[in-house]
Amino acid sequence: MANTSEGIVTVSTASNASTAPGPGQQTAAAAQRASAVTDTGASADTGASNSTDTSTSTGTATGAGTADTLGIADRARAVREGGPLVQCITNTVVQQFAANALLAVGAAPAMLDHEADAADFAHVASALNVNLGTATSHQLLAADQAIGVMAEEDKPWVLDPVSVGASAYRTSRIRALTAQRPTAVRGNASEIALLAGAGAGGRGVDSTDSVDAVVGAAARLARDTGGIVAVSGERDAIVAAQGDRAVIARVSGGSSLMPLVIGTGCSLGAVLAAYLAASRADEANTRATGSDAGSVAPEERLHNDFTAAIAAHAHFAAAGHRAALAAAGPGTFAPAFLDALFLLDAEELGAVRIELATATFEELRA
Ligand SMILES: Nc1ncnc2c1ncn2[C@@H]1O[C@H](COP(=O)(O)OP(=O)(O)OP(=O)(O)O)[C@@H](O)[C@H]1O
Ligand SMILES: Cc1ncsc1CCO
Repeated sequence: MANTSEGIVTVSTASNASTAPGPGQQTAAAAQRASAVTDTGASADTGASNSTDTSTSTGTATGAGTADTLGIADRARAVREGGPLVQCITNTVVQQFAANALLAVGAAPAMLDHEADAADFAHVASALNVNLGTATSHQLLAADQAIGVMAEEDKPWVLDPVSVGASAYRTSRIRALTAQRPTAVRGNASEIALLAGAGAGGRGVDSTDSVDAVVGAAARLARDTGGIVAVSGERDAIVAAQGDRAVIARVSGGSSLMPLVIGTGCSLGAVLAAYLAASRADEANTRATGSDAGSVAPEERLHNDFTAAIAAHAHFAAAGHRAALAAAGPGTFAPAFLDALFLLDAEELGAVRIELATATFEELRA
């Protein structure tokens, strides 16, 4: 695999987002939640600049990837102001933690996962998160129906391929869902590698691979699905494919306590769905107020989804860092992490280290 750390441009995520408009559905509760992302107006730091071409035809990282370009704090604020309703068909281990994580970032959870009402509810939800970690027959049917609605209504959905490879049945079901082109696939390194046909899988729900080792596999998976692929670990990788190139964002931060608390990854999938929903609301808002009333171009959509995915991962990285300062171990980390998701300010989001790079598929195979 090519060394994608070469030629990377480092940016801070700080934003001068002071008056970002909400997606037009603000409630009093949403306004209250919105106050949790305060406005520090931290300035952009373009960091270690170099000559790498970080501009892509998606517009990602144009102009050396300044914080203003990424607008991470704006996106956190948009989630709080819009309060997107996220339908989660997820495993029984993490349902409560994921619901609380959604509430902490300002979104609204609904863990409706029975085929009797999953499709009806999908019409109301802004986004869907599918995680078959402890899948029941009901969940499998519910997932098929809810995904169908998301596709019909052009709403985002996230697939978390928990422990893909652990059994033949699980693997074939997750592969079938992957073929339905999720807006984003989010998993740990072993899950993403196996799904891309490049690895043996992890140990149960845990990864045995490093993120660095699977960036090429993630890029190939992104090319296959046409969406975003996000790999979590010590330094997350968020990948999108565009023509013969992949654009790769690396997000650092978090805490080594995060993999010791079950559900940090699963709740990241739910929060990613919320960020994607807020991005779609922003697209709709822009189109409603602008002159361009047509549908969103695929390149623009990919760029928006990519940036939304970076923002969700930055939110987790900053919250993990903050929570670790207050935690004695995994037990105290879990509630501290929920508090941190809620309390983060724009300055803390701005301190998250994000690196952007592009590479050809040829380079990634080398
Ligand atoms: N060593 C680490 N240092 C910092 N952050 C980490 C580390 N390992 C994981 N994380 C963070 O923890 C979160 C979850 O990532 P992880 O790879 O553990 O997910 P996962 O295996 O799918 O989790 P789970 O199955 O428990 O839900 C991500 O935000 C990731 O950045
Ligand atoms: C521990 C566990 N077992 C099945 S799903 C799950 C949570 C994965 O995060």
